[in-house]
Amino acid sequence: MSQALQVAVVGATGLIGRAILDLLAERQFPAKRVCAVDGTEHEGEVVAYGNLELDVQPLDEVSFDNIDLAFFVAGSEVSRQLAPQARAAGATVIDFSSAFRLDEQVPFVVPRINGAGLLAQEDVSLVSVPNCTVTPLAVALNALAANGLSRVTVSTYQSVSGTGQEALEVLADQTTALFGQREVETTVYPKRIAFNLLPRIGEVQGDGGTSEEQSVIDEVRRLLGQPALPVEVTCVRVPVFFGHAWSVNVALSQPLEVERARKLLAANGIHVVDDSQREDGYATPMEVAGSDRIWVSRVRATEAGLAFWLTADNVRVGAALNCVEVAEALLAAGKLR
Ligand SMILES: NC(=O)C1=CN([C@@H]2O[C@H](COP(=O)(O)OP(=O)(O)OC[C@H]3O[C@@H](n4cnc5c(N)ncnc54)[C@H](OP(=O)(O)O)[C@@H]3O)[C@@H](O)[C@H]2O)C=CC1
Ligand SMILES: N[C@@H](CC(=O)OP(=O)(O)O)C(=O)O
Repeated sequence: MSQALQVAVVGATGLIGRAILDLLAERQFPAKRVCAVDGTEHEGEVVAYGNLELDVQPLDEVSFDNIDLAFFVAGSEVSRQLAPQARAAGATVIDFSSAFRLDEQVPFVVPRINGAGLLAQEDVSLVSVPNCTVTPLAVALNALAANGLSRVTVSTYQSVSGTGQEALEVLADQTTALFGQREVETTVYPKRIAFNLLPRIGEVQGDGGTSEEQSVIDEVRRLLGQPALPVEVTCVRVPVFFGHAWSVNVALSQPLEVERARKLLAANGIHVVDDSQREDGYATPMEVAGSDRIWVSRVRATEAGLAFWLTADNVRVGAALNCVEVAEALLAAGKLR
């Protein structure tokens, strides 16, 4: 196993970049050097890496020549422009953006769903990971897939951290403005998010769906290897800082008892809350923020299959943890130089 790697995090001052740095330090990823890279406007800033502070290096001055592993978490424009360059310089790239998710030439990975497939691939120099709205949902669906998924119907409740750092400030500012009876500015989102719900995430497409909804459809199908799976989804932005939630209905071709479903979910590393008789017997985004688990509550039988409530920390479980788990899987298989 190669040790003491040189690692770069591109987009290091963002929410996901910071969470990746936290996880690398917490999980003692064997890095001999970690470069925090971001846009020029972040020059002079520092970011935490365990007990250390890293100076942010400007993107346009960074060479990937000595980098073994680069996490790209600065959006698809940066990934499209620089991931090929990093790869050509010899770095393995783990990309958290929409740039390569539907590219059949690029492995698209959640280790606990299709990690074995990743390790069987010859070229793992670029690995794409799913949208944070997809990973926890797909892990839960995969746990039930042996019973034949025939339709998935989902409504999402997505926290503002899914939009990035700036949206956290917008929700905080709007909330304090409302309490202070001051005028509320609407930036980042087209309507007020504080004490409101916005039933549109991403750009609207020709069929009336949004780019975020299409990502869920396309990426769930690709991860589960079911390209024709009917997936219906409505994505809603909610005034919560951290933690996404999903209301999920699955139609199954073979019946599955609730108790067995709970066991299958738990066997896939999901924390199943099983206190349906208690008034507070369910998990909420507030409780799961900061947790590295996916939480399922309210599992119940429906005419067609099952319904349940899912929630997870979008920044850690939905995004950063999956990136780091891909790196750990590559490292353990000797696929990082
Ligand atoms: N947070 C989440 O749960 C999810 C995030 N994503 C996506 O992942 C990416 C990172 O998310 P997140 O960390 O939350 O976002 P943030 O907005 O918190 O951070 C993004 C970072 O990338 C930098 N950046 C963006 N565009 C450029 C550019 N063209 N050149 C140089 N630097 C750039 C930003 O710099 P600056 O501050 O100067 O803009 C910022 O430092 C985003 O594309 C986001 O859409 C996807 C799914 C979920
Ligand atoms: N899923 C993110 C949106 C996003 O940034 O998606 P993508 O990685 O496809 O750009 C959210 O919660 O808002």
